Amino acid sequence: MSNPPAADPAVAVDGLVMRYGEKVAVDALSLVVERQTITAVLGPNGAGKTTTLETCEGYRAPQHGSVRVLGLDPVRDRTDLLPRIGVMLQGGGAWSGVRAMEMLRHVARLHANPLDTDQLADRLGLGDCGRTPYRRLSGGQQQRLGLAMAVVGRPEIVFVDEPTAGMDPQARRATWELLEELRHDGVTVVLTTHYMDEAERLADRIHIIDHGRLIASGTPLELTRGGADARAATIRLVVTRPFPPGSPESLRRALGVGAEVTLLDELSLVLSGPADASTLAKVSVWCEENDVLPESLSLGQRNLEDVFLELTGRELTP
Ligand SMILES: Nc1ncnc2c1ncn2[C@@H]1O[C@H](COP(=O)(O)OP(=O)(O)OP(=O)(O)O)[C@@H](O)[C@H]1O
Repeated sequence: MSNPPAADPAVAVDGLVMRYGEKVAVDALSLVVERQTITAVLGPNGAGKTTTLETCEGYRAPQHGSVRVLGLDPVRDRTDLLPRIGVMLQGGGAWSGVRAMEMLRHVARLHANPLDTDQLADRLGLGDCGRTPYRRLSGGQQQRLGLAMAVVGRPEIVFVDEPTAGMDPQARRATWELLEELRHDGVTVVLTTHYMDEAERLADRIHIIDHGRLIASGTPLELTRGGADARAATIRLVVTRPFPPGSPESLRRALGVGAEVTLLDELSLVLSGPADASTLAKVSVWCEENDVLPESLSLGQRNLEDVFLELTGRELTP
């Protein structure tokens, strides 16, 4: 007896190219989002995250390549797909004069089997502002209402663009908990963010994009543990006077095989590779030989910011 065919992935983007005039916003991007995961698309401002999401949501047709969501074409099969997806837009998506709870109840009525709107509003701390017109809500409240509108119809997949931008820490935590609960209930969550802590805390899988291209994919652990070297960590060196010319190269030579040195600015650099006492000792000796006075020399667990820096030579959050 043959096995049943595997279900289509939640999202399959294949060779997607999107341009605005001359500007290439998405550059031959391919990625897959497995069902019932939280998947983060991480990248700096302008990386092409929103454009990619809008294409998955059917707001834009692919100019080249293809996009499938739950096995369907988001533009051609829009009518079939719409009841099965939830979308939280960066701009909110509510009318400016409508009261918060009216808006949420209106969206709930569009769905066959919506969540309880009062419970959902309470979960997201919207209970106190239910009668407030949308335009008078704070940025964080608008975000939370947008999230409630995206999930109230019990979608199979929810796209959330920068879900916690502008939220206070308590609202951020409530949002994270709601997204984790959705995944627990079998919903696929695709979120964009440029907060690494959000991606590291929430995501089962992370796709890092830069200039419209996929530059790395993996679980948070796969990305941060540095491939095969489980000891990989990051050493930061901050100095009191600008580094002498050629410092990154000379330090790399001093440290030997496997070390990466990236100059952040004239007073700081990061090293990645084996992080142990011997490396720290070599850095100290190099400082002495090159008349460099350290202000701080620290060793920390490699995080997604370090991964991005190594891949691009730039900081994710400048
Ligand atoms: N409507 C538009 N017209 C022209 N250029 C656009 C338009 N929308 C986006 N762009 C450009 O396309 C590139 C990708 O933008 P996009 O919004 O997809 O990136 P992003 O990763 O979501 O950024 P952010 O984190 O700032 O939201 C950027 O250079 C942006 O300036």
